[in-house]
Amino acid sequence: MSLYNRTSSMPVSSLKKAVAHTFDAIRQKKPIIYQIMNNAMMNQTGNATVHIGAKSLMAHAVEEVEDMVSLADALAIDSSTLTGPWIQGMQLVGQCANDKKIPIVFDPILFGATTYNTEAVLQLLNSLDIAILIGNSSELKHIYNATAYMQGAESVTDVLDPSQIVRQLAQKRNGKTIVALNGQKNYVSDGHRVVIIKNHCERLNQLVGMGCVVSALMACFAGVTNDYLVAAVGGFAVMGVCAEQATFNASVHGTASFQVALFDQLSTLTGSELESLMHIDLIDN
Ligand SMILES: Nc1ncnc2c1ncn2[C@@H]1O[C@H](COP(=O)(O)OP(=O)(O)OP(=O)(O)O)[C@@H](O)[C@H]1O
Ligand SMILES: Cc1ncsc1CCO
Repeated sequence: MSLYNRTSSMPVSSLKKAVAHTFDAIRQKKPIIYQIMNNAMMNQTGNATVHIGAKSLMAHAVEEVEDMVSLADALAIDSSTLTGPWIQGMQLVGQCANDKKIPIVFDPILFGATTYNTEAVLQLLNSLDIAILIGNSSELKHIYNATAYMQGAESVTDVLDPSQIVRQLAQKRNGKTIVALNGQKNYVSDGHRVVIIKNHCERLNQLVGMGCVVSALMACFAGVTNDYLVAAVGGFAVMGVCAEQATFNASVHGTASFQVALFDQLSTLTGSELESLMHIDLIDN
């Protein structure tokens, strides 16, 4: 049985409407998003959360994560700037979230880069139900291969099609996890359907940690819907649309002012603007 409610087979226009409607619900319901983010990006992920109308909660001590997660509507965790207690806190918060049916968005940042990171991420992936797994192509390919290695299956290194990576990885998670791939185009799959989110802006590549911000945005959506495909598409769409719109801002003179304009867009975007500006394709198998 899947953890999330699958949006029944729907045309692109209905998916856009569902994303826009869910975005408006964030501003109305103000879900509480508990984030254990790397300490390079806490400020930006917390602010992005608040700008789109949700509430942000952050705490890392193993002694308090259990109390904190009880307050939350969704959880966003990632795997960079790890320490021993940090990993212990994430493991505990993840188990509590699963017990309380609070959705988890997980960004396995740097997976495959060090043995320490790889072991920590595998432990989290193997022990927790993850609603949305979001990563870049390196992270997701390494996860696919690590899972393949453990299951004695073939490697994915020669599978270059991003839509296959997200679909196959979602299938490996037995339909319990929506898999989302960051890049110039963004891909989301539930193991059957693949959604391609095409809104993007080259300047995003010059800012650190925008994937972390996208994962916080996805958690905001997951805090108000249990259709996690819609939540994952929504996070990418909000980032892509706001980045595109920020480039039209006359006060943008470089990357730093672009970031300010991007965060301004997050605070002013409406559901109807999101619906009309989002550019997505759907492959339904
Ligand atoms: N070449 C690109 N052109 C345009 N947009 C991009 C490009 N690469 C990434 N993006 C956008 O930047 C955002 C973050 O993606 P990125 O690939 O930087 O994630 P990441 O490497 O996982 O980030 P993080 O460092 O936070 O883990 C996404 O919304 C994505 O669409
Ligand atoms: C820039 C940076 N350094 C450590 S984590 C992080 C953000 C996610 O890549």
